Amino acid sequence: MAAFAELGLSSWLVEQCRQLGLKQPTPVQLGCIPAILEGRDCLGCAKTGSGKTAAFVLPILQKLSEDPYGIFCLVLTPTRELAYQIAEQFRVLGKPLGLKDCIIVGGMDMVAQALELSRKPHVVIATPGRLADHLRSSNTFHIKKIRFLVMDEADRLLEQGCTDFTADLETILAAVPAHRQTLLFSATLTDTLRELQGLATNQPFFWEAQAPVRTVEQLDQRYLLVPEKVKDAYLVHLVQSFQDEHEDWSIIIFTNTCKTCQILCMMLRKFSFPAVALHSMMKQKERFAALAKFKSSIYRILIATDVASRGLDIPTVQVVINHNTPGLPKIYIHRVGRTARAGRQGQAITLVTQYDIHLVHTIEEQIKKQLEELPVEEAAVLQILTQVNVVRRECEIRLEAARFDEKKETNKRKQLILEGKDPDLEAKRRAELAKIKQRNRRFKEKVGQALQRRQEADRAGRGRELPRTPKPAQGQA
Ligand SMILES: Nc1ncnc2c1ncn2[C@@H]1O[C@H](COP(=O)(O)OP(=O)(O)OP(=O)(O)O)[C@@H](O)[C@H]1O
Repeated sequence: MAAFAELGLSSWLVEQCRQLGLKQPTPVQLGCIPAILEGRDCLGCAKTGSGKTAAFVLPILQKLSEDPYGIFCLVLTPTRELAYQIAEQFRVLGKPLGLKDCIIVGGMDMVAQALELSRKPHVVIATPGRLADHLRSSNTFHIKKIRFLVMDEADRLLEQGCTDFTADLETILAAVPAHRQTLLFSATLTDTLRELQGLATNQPFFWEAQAPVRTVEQLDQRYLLVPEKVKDAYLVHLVQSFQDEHEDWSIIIFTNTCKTCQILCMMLRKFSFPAVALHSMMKQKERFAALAKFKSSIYRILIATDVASRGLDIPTVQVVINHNTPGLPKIYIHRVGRTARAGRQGQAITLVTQYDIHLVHTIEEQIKKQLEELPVEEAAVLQILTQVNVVRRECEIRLEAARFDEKKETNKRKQLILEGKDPDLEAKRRAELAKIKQRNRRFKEKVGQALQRRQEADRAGRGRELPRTPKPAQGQA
């Protein structure tokens, strides 16, 4: 396989790679670096943990070293934690250049950020919301001369999920020059390819990893069929077993809401597990502190919402547990991609209730691999069942007393006012929308179930199948 030097990178960058322990380029680096150095736009789609960050950082640093000025490059990313991680890669690889970077994310002091921006850093790494705020409110800096626009996790930036970046991206795209190089990367780029192609029009080079399966080979993917009511007992049992069997371990548990995330964290701590939470209801400083303590193994368990599902690179993570089955295959792909990175082994365990079986089938179809059932000692789960349920209820009561829901509501209202919207009108609109969504969901579920029944009939006799109804734990009604 080719070495970094053969990709057209200068010797000082090759030396930086060597010092970092990057001996040979990964396939996505091999594919994209020469095209970026040639001046082409690039769309890079490769599996999680395959080195996409260095695939854009290295050629940008090379170009920067040839013509250094600020602001040379703008990197957009969907989460604040990811912005810091990308900045670190720029800093480490760009050390000999005396690189000046600047991180512009929400939840941090805006005045200090404005000052940093006015000092013309070479590279700005930003989340779209906060950068757009600066562009709207400040005339002390501009991005109209940037050479590179990078969108990491580009499909997430463009999709209209629970955080919709559309308006902020419009502001940003109106402020960058038409003549620039645009680099778009993600492990699930193909889902929004058409929208992305509109952004990268300068002889775009599309690189996609060719592989029969969309998840990493070294990842052992399991599911555990559990009745909803006993899910937490299974979770505690899984964590306990892992702790008993390993000396050096760390686990990420993904949940679907901030509240569940907080409750599970409190509950696991009650059982004396070294757990810490990460979700968007936490203050930014608490978020950074939680992640730092998890990275340095002070805490072994990170319980997180999808704010941590994309991009985070924590090599020590051996297991990812999905406390809820992700509703979309791409969320599954990114979540489980927090382990088994850069050639390491890892395991992903998805807790599946009777209501989620169709979701697992959709995930399996998309990733082109069947999950295997994880054998569990059910008697051991039964032994802790009552205790876990009591502790969980205690945690729920404590959280209610801390007025968690109210705080969430207040935060939402503040955000809407900042966006110039009327919170009451928005609430009405959202309630209407929720009703429509619920109707649609029910309809989709029915169709999904009908499809599932047909597929099961088709597949009959073709190997293992997820049972249609869960095995109830012994002694459960
Ligand atoms: N050429 C290389 N050789 C060995 N390790 C590498 C190489 N390039 C990058 N890495 C390491 O691989 C890990 C994963 O890289 P990175 O975070 O860029 O993955 P990614 O493809 O962006 O993943 P995700 O899709 O989850 O964001 C990092 O720890 C990085 O240092």
